[in-house]
Amino acid sequence: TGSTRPQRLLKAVQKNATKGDPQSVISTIDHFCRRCEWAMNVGDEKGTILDSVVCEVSPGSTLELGTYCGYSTVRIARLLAPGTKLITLEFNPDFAKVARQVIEFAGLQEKVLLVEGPSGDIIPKIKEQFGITTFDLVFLDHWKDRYLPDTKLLEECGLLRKGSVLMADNVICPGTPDYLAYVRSSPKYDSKYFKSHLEYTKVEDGLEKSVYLG
Ligand SMILES: CNc1ncnc2c1ncn2[C@@H]1O[C@H](/C=C/CNC(=O)c2cc(-c3ccc(F)cc3)cc(O)c2O)[C@@H](O)[C@H]1O
Ligand SMILES: [Mg+2]
Repeated sequence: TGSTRPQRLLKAVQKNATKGDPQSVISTIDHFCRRCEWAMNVGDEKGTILDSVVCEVSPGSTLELGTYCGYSTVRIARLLAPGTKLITLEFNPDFAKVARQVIEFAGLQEKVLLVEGPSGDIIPKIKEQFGITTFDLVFLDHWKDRYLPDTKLLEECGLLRKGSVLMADNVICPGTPDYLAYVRSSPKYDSKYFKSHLEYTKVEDGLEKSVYLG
């Protein structure tokens, strides 16, 4: 049987990137997706916007929903201060397997806790299992129709505090209309759209930054 796209992406990293160098892993994946095979990583253009928010928030605790191949996991973790952690959730075991190797190749395994399973099951257990009180930053990049239910679940589980920042990918393409309507109309959020493009294309897309007001 042939290889999968994530496996081919991993091979490209192992062949062309420098072990322990997160930037080279990021550049290799972006090159692979531009020149060989498109893949649904946040990409370099939206990634630069994400980087600026990670640096601004400089989070003690970060949650990522939807690891996929670990591209945004590496982007975020490379900017985290020593002693801080990123918990990333992925329910596809094949994707999780590839992501673990990408994260390890980048040398960021100490900063990342990849938890395999569906967000809806894991989120309610995070406080007790991982000793987290609240998240300073959440990056949403999983199934688009799960952004809203999982955001409400994070609220209900007391995992957000005044000032927690939600960064949501793909709010235009493929689009997350119910989530967007919620964060833009709810008095509990102060929301702002960062216009950009769908990764590796000229199609419009963007990130929505929503600050939880408590
Ligand atoms: C529901 N709870 C969940 N818990 C844990 N992991 C979950 C998950 N849902 C999905 N996942 C995982 O997240 C990942 C899913 C991401 C979904 N993303 C997209 O569909 C997406 C799609 C596009 C896209 C845009 C245009 C186009 F023509 C084709 C695709 C662009 C993106 O940036 C995207 O993020 C997978 O690894 C999946 O296994
Ligand atoms: Mg995305």
